[in-house]
Order: sequence, then C-alpha cells, then structure tokens
Amino acid sequence: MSVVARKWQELAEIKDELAGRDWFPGTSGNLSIKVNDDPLQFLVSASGKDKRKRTMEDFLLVDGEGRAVEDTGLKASAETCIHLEVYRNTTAGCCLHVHTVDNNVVSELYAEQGFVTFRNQELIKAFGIWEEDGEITVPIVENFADLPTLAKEVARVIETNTKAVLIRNHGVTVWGKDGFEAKKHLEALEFLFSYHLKMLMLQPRWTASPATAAHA
Ligand SMILES: CSC[C@@H](O)[C@@H](O)C(=O)COP(=O)(O)O
Ligand SMILES: [Zn+2]
Repeated sequence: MSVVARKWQELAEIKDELAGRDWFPGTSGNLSIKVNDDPLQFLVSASGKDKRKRTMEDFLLVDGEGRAVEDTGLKASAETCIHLEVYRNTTAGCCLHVHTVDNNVVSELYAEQGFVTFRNQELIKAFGIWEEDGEITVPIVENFADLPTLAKEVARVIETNTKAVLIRNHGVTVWGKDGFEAKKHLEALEFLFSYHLKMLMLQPRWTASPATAAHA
C-alpha cells in the first residue's frame, strides 16, 4: 500500500470516529494528515462534504501552498490555509478541526481574555503534561471571515507547547505528531470543555472571571 493510501485510510478512520461523536454538524469541520515533509504534502478533506459519509472523494492531496497536487474537480477545505499554518509552525503530522457546542461556548466565555487554561484534571496527561500542578492553555482568536487573515491569526498565537487554538464561536483546531495523537488531544480537550461548562452550570459562583478561569 502506498504512503498516500495508508494515510488516506488513517484519516478516513479518524473521520468516521469523530463523525460517530457527532462532531461534524452541518458539514462543518475539516481534517488533514501529512504525507510528506519536504516538500510539504498533506491530504485534506474536500470542502463542503457531509463528513459523516465515507466516499472516494473525501480527501485530496495538496502541496505547501494548499494547491491540489493532481488534477481533480475537488476543492480543498476552505480552511486549508489554517492547516498549512499549523504544519509550517509546528511538528504536527495531523490536524483536526471540529465545531461543537462546548468548544463554541468556551471560546465565547473566554474570548476577551484571549485564552483558557485548565488545571487539576487527570486528562491533562493526554497532552504529555505529567507534573502535579500541570496546566494547559488554549489560545482563542477572533473568527475573521477572511480566511487568510484567520490563518495568520492562528499562526500568531502558536507557541512551542501549543496543541490547539480555539476560534471564537466557530470551533477548535487541534494537532498532534500523528493521527493517534491529534485525536487524543481533541478528545481530551472536548472532555475539558464539557467538564468546565458543567461545573459553571452547577456552581454559578465557580466564576468564569479571568482570575479563576483556570479552575478546571
Ligand atoms: C458549513 S459551516 C463550516 C464552514 O464554514 C467551515 O468553518 C468548516 O469547518 C468546514 O469547511 P470546509 O470547507 O467544508 O472544510
Ligand atoms: Zn470551521
């Protein structure tokens, strides 16, 4: 099996799993997986598809400028430029983007602050953070309609340890060194978002103010 075919299969399986969680409402979301480092080539989901369905036209191979490598009638995800910035600015091998109610609400709650931090949670270990007082911070950017501007904004907030970026009232973009790690990071983050919102609902005095935002 060629590398492209193997990576296609890996990405298709991840897509099916995320679809099973209902993380692609209304054709939202996109996925990519790196096929080659130099020159950069990655498989990315085709734009506007129902990502719950598996077809032979789910992905296409694009280059380091986001252009299709082969002749195809398919259009790469509108957010390919964001995936490109992730590959340019990190060592990611796979990048996943989903819209969920939880990630949208968290992004709105902490948008003014520009980030949300989680600590005191076992699942932080999913990010390779093993310290007693370990924490993970997810930057939040505004949802610019102009996608190249949005992509630059995402690139601007990526630091060495950044594993994900929230886009305000839009979704989350998460990555990892390979498909397994990217999915692990995404599942762990969605758990943290959900826990955080439930705590806020059950204990309204467990305030979402910047000083206490880290109470995961
Ligand atoms: C249909 S709403 C979602 C889109 O606007 C976009 O944010 C998205 O995630 C999917 O775009 P796509 O071009 O299919 O990859
Ligand atoms: Zn999106």
